Amino acid sequence: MNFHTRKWIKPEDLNPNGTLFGGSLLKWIDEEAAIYAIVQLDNQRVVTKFISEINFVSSARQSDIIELGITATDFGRTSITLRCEVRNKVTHKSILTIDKLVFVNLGEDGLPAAHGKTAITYAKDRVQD
Ligand SMILES: CC(=O)SCCNC(=O)CCNC(=O)[C@H](O)C(C)(C)COP(=O)(O)OP(=O)(O)OC[C@H]1O[C@@H](n2cnc3c(N)ncnc32)[C@H](O)[C@@H]1OP(=O)(O)O
Repeated sequence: MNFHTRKWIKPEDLNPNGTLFGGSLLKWIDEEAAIYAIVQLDNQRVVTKFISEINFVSSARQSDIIELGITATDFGRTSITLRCEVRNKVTHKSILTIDKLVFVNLGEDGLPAAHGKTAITYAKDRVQD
């Protein structure tokens, strides 16, 4: 799993108890996962279809640096299934896990469309000279 995005926890990200607000974290994850799906499916028209159980494993606090990891676990006909883990960048302590985030590839008509992808591609394979 690659941990691309790092976040520095700031006062506006906290809940009234002084720990990272779950809603802020879920917003970051949805965007990170959508970008991952867009890149893997090579299509800007993808939507979040389904998110499985969210396990808030431990809290993060102000000034912590966290990192968001996403990987593809399954390529369907029109969908892609991702797994997510968020951890503390320094200690690697797990903060959150989501086993399944399903994104659907849409055509120009806004309906599910076959994406034709079957495996993860990497930046070095995608970047053209
Ligand atoms: C990044 C964002 O924030 S996007 C904003 C939030 N998301 C949205 O607004 C999406 C709203 N939902 C929709 O528009 C519709 O549900 C659509 C277009 C995504 C899908 O419509 P559906 O009628 O469910 O399509 P369909 O039945 O053909 O399923 C499409 C794919 O999703 C999969 N799927 C459908 N329901 C589920 C589910 N509950 N769990 C997991 N996968 C599912 C199907 O298996 C299929 O995948 P496959 O082709 O790889 O086998």
